[in-house]
Amino acid sequence: MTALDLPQLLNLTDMETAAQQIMPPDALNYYASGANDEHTLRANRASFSRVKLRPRVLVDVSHIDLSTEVLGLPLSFPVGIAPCAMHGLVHPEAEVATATAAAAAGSLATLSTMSHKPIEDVAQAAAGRMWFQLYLYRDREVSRDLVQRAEAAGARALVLTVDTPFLGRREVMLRSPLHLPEGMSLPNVGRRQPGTEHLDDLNYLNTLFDPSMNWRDLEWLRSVTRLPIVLKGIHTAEDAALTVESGGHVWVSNHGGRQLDTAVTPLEVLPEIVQAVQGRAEIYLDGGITRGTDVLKAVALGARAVFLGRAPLYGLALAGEAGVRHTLELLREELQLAMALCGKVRLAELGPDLLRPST
Ligand SMILES: Cc1cc2nc3c(=O)[nH]c(=O)nc-3n(C[C@H](O)[C@H](O)[C@H](O)COP(=O)(O)O)c2cc1C
Ligand SMILES: CC(C)CC(=O)C(=O)O
Repeated sequence: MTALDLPQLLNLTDMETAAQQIMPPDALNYYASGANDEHTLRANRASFSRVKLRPRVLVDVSHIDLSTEVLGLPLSFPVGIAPCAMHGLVHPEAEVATATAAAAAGSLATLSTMSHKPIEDVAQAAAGRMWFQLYLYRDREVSRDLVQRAEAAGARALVLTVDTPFLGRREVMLRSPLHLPEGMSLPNVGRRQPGTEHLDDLNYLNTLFDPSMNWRDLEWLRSVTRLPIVLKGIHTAEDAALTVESGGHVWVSNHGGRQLDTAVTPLEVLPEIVQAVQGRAEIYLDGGITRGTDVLKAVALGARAVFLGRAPLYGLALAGEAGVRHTLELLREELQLAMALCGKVRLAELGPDLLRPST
């Protein structure tokens, strides 16, 4: 598909369907899958449609302002790109294309530790609009080096993923293991340790993560960086409170349904998390966002911004940077219209009174 064909794709589901028709089977299995029975994967999306909107009328909506800030960085609308591993499975420009698109849209790209492109190349493309996601390795020296490279390259925050002491059980991947094509190594992983040749690539990565990671490791992280720290994978008020006490920001996520199946969905726990945080930290959310109204609902419940996981990957698969741009622009247009139809002109006007919870 070329950039010229993109306007035929009217929404993120059209993009997902079109991308899935052209993606290599390995990439499709890896990107689309969730853990176990994929209940949480489906529930993430369903949680948005269960919440109904209460629009107000007779408001002058001829000018709508979608702008916001995350950790002091201005965004043209409250949507960023979540960290996803291995963009190179679907496009040779990989994370560089994604970051270029995010920067052009006035958005923000979070670079995964498991990227195909080096941190410095992506940071340059992101032009200051990049956060770096960290998987804490057993080998702290490697982690320290990654953190310091990200900081030196201009990352604006560190996103520590806290829901992955071990990879979730993605049965699609067990049936059809991922073997990265020759020459498609992950620059932040380094050379394979001897004795691990029998493991497929995901299971090998699993051996690098430190399952002993706990709240005390945040002190270590703080000692090696001056960047703000965001904890990604918070599901409860209890952990949100601990995050704030440790000086971090809160990213509500169940990893796109890829970790603990039947875990709560981000949208349903957002109110308890907002109450626990009490304005002391920023709150973000990801999981299942495909519509402008989804963004609106998350912001109305207290998220400062939301992040997209799979959707930009499908855009990338279809048309590289232009495809990711199209994903972001579709969502921006939908959000703009949804604001107008709700009688809201600024994000600050969105609040829980806009919503009617499911009965
Ligand atoms: C293919 C794929 C790779 C992912 N890789 C990472 C990763 O490297 N680090 C991380 O913290 N989260 C990772 N995630 C989780 C996303 O950051 C995000 O939480 C999730 O995809 C959001 O849900 P959505 O796909 O429904 O938007 C990955 C998700 C997918 C689909
Ligand atoms: C390589 C993996 C650890 C990346 C990930 O977080 C995922 O596949 O969900």
